[in-house]
Amino acid sequence: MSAAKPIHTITIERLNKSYNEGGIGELHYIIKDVNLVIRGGEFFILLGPSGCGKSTLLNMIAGFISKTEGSLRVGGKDIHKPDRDRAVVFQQADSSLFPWLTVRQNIEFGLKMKKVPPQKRREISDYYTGLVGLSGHSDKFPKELSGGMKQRVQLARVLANDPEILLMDEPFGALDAMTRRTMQKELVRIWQQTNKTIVFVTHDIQEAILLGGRIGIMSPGPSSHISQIYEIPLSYPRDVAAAEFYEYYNLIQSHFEE
Ligand SMILES: Nc1ncnc2c1ncn2[C@@H]1O[C@H](COP(=O)(O)OP(=O)(O)OP(=O)(O)O)[C@@H](O)[C@H]1O
Repeated sequence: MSAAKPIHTITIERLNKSYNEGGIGELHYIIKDVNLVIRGGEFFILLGPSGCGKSTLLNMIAGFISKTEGSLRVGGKDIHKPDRDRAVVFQQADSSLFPWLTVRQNIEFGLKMKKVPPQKRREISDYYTGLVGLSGHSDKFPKELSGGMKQRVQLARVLANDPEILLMDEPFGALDAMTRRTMQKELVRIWQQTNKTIVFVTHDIQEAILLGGRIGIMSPGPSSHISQIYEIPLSYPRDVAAAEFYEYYNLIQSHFEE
């Protein structure tokens, strides 16, 4: 449904974010000297320990947080505010869904705002409801859904607006292990079908290797930067029990032990 859209590169050069705590004294750099190119259509993982600045970087790409120095561009255009083409999927679906609207109404919300005619809205929401595996649940309210189903609604709602880039901040972090595994598989399938660029934040090495085409490792903060990028050429769906998977796991794990 969105294959005809352009796919732009995200280019980050010498990017810094600092907070001047208390207004005096030394600047406190959260991230410093981040250089990164994320290709259009790729599944890119930002992996790093808790508190290193992954969400800060993702929110800067989203345009929610301003940069201090450096450059941050999508397809050559500077990012300085949020845009429809960069959608964010959060860990807590609850805080992003409207509880008084049904699944269908939630998914169609952005389309209604854009004044898409009702019949076209229905067509689009039916398509994405099916894509995320929620057919038959369109008339339910969020409170009638499990955590995994709510996360699927959030994903369908974001996809219905047809953004070019999906920015995902530990989207499966609050789910139980089994649901999480299912959602990881589904996300890979959806990514393969929609051709979106995905930037996915996690601190889970296994999740990173299951999903990512490339994994950017963020160094522990403060002054965090991308210390290494690993290419993961394994075909999808990936098997955590496979010897090659284990090799990548050990390689990345050892990186954190250094
Ligand atoms: N407005 C702010 N002012 C000062 N420091 C901040 C501000 N926002 C975030 N920080 C600090 O920036 C650092 C990075 O936070 P961030 O949430 O980006 O890390 P993270 O890697 O996403 O962590 P987690 O994996 O735990 O979610 C933290 O030390 C945090 O305290």
